[in-house]
Amino acid sequence: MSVETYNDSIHEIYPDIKKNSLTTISFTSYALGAIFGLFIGLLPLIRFKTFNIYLISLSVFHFLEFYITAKYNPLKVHEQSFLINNGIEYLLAHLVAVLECFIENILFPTFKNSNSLVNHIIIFIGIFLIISGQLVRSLAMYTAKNSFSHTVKTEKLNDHKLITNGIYSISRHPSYFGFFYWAIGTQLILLNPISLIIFTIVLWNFFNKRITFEENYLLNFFGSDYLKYKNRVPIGIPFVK
Ligand SMILES: C[S@@+](CC[C@H](N)C(=O)[O-])C[C@H]1O[C@@H](n2cnc3c(N)ncnc32)[C@H](O)[C@@H]1O
Repeated sequence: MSVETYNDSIHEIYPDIKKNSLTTISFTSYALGAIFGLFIGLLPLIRFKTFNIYLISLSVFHFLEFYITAKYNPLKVHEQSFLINNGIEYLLAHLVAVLECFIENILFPTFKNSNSLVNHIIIFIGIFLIISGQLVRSLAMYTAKNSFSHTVKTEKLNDHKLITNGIYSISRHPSYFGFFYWAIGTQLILLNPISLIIFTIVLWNFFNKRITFEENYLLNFFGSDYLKYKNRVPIGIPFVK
């Protein structure tokens, strides 16, 4: 393939390629891969192993945000698709979670490291929520393809179709549903009671407002088709209608 043909085809697949900093993308991928590898490698050496699992889950989550967008929604891929710059609240929430985990490990080492059945059950539920939340979120992005965007669209694009099949026939907002339970799972495995409450309240409020905002536009874009879909399919986040 000549350089010209290659350039033409790459611009067909990724028309916004020039808007993206390939250096940022490569460094971010490298950093996520390094965190993933390092904390898997350190697993046998660290007592509070679920801290490593938490960082591994975070690196997998942010890698998949970019990868699935690049693979199945290439028109919208951007260096921000890793979703690491997800607002100051998101960074603060994870910072508070890490601090809580460290402080409680120092102040209450027996509570954090006890081999009690209760701790095992909480961690098991947490791992279940992380894996299933991640699967649901990634499946939603894969199913919606071009109709998925990390920011809520306030104007209808030509390729924006109403998605009601697959995982969207079970939950009306599967990527939010997946993220909500994934985030709760991360705090369960860290055995972080304070952050668990903060994450649940903050995320519930965030998704409650966002879904109302998003659905106003979806009703505008798709009219009665969206109304019928809304009446038929629930969301799955408690008390969000
Ligand atoms: C971050 S995505 C989240 C999609 C969806 N709320 C979910 O949780 O899977 C936001 C974009 O998806 C679009 N969207 C949401 N539900 C949709 C559907 N059922 N069909 C097509 N587009 C949808 C919205 O218009 C918005 O621009």
